[in-house]
Amino acid sequence: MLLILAIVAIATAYYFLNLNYRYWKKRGVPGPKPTLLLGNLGPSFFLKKSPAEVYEDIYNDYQDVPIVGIYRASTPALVVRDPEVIKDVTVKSFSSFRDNDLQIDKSIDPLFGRHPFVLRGDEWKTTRVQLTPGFTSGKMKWIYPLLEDVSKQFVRFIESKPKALNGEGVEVKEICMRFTLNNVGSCAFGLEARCFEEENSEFRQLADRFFCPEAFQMVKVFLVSIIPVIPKLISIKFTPRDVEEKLTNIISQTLKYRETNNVVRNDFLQHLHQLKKTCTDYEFTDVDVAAHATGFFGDGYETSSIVMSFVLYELALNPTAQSTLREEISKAFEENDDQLPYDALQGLQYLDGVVNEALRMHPPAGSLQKICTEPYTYIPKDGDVIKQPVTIEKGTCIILPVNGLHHDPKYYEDPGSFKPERFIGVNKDNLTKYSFLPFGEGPRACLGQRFGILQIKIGVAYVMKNFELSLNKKTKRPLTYDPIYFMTSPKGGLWLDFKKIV
Ligand code: HEM
Repeated sequence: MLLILAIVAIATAYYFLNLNYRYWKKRGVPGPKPTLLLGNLGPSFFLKKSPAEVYEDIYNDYQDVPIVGIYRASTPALVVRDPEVIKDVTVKSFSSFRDNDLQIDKSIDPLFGRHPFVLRGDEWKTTRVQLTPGFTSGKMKWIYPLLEDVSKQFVRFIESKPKALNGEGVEVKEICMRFTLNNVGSCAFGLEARCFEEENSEFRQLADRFFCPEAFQMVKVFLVSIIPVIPKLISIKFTPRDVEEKLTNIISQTLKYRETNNVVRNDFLQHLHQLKKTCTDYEFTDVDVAAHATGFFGDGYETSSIVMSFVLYELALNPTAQSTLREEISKAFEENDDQLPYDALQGLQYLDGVVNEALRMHPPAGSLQKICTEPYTYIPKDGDVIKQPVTIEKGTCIILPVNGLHHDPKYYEDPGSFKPERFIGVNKDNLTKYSFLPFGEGPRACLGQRFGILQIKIGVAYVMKNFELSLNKKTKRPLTYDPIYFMTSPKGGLWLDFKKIV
């Protein structure tokens, strides 16, 4: 009798656990078969692949299917493959998909909880409007000489590293991170971050505790991405308490110094300070200033150093592209008395192609997760594999499979080859819109894109002018990626050799 009861209990539990897995079938949306409890993210649960890699596999397995129904653990989510539908999600029907999936409670994490990426609804809108003037092209021109200065120091730093020049190799993400941290220190805070001079400067230590693939908070973000019910059960604190205290201290000391010494700089911190005085929407407190300055700190160095390291890696692998780029850059320096003014840098088309192509091949965010904020109905086109309208319910997670789109031969011929020409002139005009999403799209796209691109371009320009790059054998190829970190992080790093051009 007991045995029968146990069998009935197991069968009933199995039935109810599987019930949710009929969600997409009932709506006529194709998708891969889920595994009990894990859904379609089994490879991520077993740390074999990052969720972005799993979404890329699903993208590849469902050619010509515009939307694919999947499950993250037992929660339904939708992978949007068709660029036309992506346009709807990010722009045309933005009000239906206004928020990002990641949610952080401000009362638990006062700094990251105020980051525009995690803010929702009107709070997001107000903050976005407040921060946008900190990233105008006028501001970029103002900070440009600071970036030039750090780039010259970067060249001297590489020259002073014997391992870079003697064949032992250096890990480029590490040195690019020192470069971007110094830029952030200088451009946002008016401080010398001293990441070239000191092995373990304060900024460097903060970075190690903050956005680091091994850091504990990354494991939490990973768990939330594969088991979406977690935030309903426990609150997530992203910023470690010591980082929170140190950054808040740096910021308040800098502002105090500026006030006592009447220092006015046209930088991001000044913009935040001004907001504190002028904001009428709500009381813009010191915590708001610290939160957005911390946001600039984190956003400013990590993604840009990832992209810059991949740019240098691809140039090392592609000597022809490297010489074409060096020629373009050297010419610009020659025409400007051995300097590279802002307008000259902006005019470098091949450099623009190189950066975009590296962003295409190795986007730091291999997928983007949105949340449906108002019901939206997908209407199938003629000949669609989906035969009936599908209403996406409020609360459903929408996945934009950035890696899948960027590597799809339908949009990028020979996608595994590094071809900067794709992003130059008429070729660029002919690219399929909404198939290139390194910064997202629409009103919620990256706010710091201008700053990110600018610091990458000037850094790469100075490296190209001064060094020839080649791959060091310590780079493990083919590249494989850290499955836990939510950004693209190659295992073992990217190791290059530098040869000084005399
Ligand atoms: C090359 C470097 C960078 C890349 C590839 C990048 C990429 C992204 C992506 C993919 C998003 C999400 C977009 C979406 O949700 O649709 C994002 C959001 C954001 N990024 Fe960046 N980013 C970079 C540099 C920066 C920098 C330098 C800053 C600021 C200093 C910054 C600030 C932000 C902010 C504030 C958001 C949230 C925007 C919002 O939700 O309204 N990013 N970025």
